Amino acid sequence: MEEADESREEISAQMPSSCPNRVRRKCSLSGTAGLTGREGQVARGSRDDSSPQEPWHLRNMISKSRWKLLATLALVLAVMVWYSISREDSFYFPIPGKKEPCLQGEAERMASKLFGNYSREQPVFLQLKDYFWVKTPSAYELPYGTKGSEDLLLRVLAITSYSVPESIQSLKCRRCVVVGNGHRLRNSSLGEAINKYDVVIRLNSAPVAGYERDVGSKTTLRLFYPESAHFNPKVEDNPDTLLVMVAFKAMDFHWIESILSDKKRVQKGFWKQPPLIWDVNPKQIRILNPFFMEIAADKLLSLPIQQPYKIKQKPTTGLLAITLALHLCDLVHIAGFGYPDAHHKRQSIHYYEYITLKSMVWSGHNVSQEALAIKRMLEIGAVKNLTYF
Ligand SMILES: CC(=O)N[C@H]1[C@H]([C@H](O)[C@H](O)CO)O[C@](OP(=O)(O)OC[C@H]2O[C@@H](n3ccc(N)nc3=O)[C@H](O)[C@@H]2O)(C(=O)O)C[C@@H]1O
Ligand SMILES: CO[C@@H]1[C@H](O)[C@@H](O)[C@H](O[C@H]2[C@H](O)[C@@H](NC(C)=O)[C@H](OCc3ccccc3)O[C@@H]2CO)O[C@@H]1CO
Repeated sequence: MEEADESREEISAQMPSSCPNRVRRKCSLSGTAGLTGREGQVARGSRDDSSPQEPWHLRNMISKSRWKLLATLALVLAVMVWYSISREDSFYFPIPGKKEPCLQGEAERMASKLFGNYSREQPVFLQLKDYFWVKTPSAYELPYGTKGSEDLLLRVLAITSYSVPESIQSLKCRRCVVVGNGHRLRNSSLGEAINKYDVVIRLNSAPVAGYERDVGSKTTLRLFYPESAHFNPKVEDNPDTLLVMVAFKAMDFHWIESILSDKKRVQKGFWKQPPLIWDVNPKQIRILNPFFMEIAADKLLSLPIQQPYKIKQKPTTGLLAITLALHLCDLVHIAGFGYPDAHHKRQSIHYYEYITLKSMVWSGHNVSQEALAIKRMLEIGAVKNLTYF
């Protein structure tokens, strides 16, 4: 009885003073009808905050508009999801906890659309067995072929000559993600989603330690050249990460040979000092088939293979990695690709350090041309993008 009295008293205390005593009950119910417990309390306001400055109908309106705002936000989010799924060139939401559906041979079909008539028979990595008995020697010099560097290469392949490991080979459908080094990975929270792919391809000396939330921690393959090799690979890579060397010049073979067989290091001939001591297991090392560089340059960027200029145009390591992924995988997603436009020249290009586009002036990369190539891949659905482009 006491309780009933108390609650009546509470309701009556919430009622607007404009309600005549007789109709107070009706007046109160019409205001917060259907709301119970905490909801009702929030809508009606607690006894203490029913101040004359904030009448109950005003609070009611605020509460209603809050719901309207939430509903609008939910609608906007739904439209964004629908839009990103329907447009291939926009970014793509990975569903947390769920593996991407994978269609066997899908990337291959897409690759033939992009590259036209190209050979799927090419091995991913150079191996002594393919090289020693090679019938037609390479037509091009490095980085598009091995012409003129055969002796050096054979010495390297005598030390390290391994194929795609069984753990990748045996996958029925290979879901791959190529992680570019772009700034748009910062605060992306994509780490968990990235770790879920079967094959995670990273580039150069891009760190994971300290950036796990945004870029993940799994690295299946890391593409690098001597000048971009991380000085401490054990910190950034997993024990089974494959370190895939992309050779641009004969000196690159020289460097890996001297490291792996602990010969005298040669310091000249590099545009930046590569590591002199490099703590890796030779079984982790692979040499990328220069065929992929040729395909990326010719089919994606229409670059001439022979270039008489001092600064030679070449694909970025990221574009090369996407080309490789289309060959190796069944599903290819990308993240962290895209450079700042001309209006944002001071924006950092990397997720892990502050450097700008200015640092790339001597690089021989045409980032606008590459953006068009990536857009084309997104448009035809050959790759999907986890970050925006
Ligand atoms: C000064 C310089 O030479 N910078 C080059 C650096 C540098 O040698 C290494 O980082 C050293 O560890 O390497 C490059 O590339 P970099 O190591 O910067 O980045 C790897 C790949 O990510 C993609 N990327 C990067 C930044 C960005 N804002 N958008 C992107 O799309 C690109 O596809 C890029 O290839 C390289 O190897 O291609 C290209 C850069 O030109
Ligand atoms: C995938 O390319 C790698 C990187 O992204 C490029 O930036 C880098 O470019 C260097 C270029 O290879 C060097 N050229 C030679 C012949 O070594 C160049 O060297 C200085 C230079 C400058 C102007 C004219 C001639 C030579 O330095 C570039 C970096 O600033 O190549 C990487 C692969 O090695």
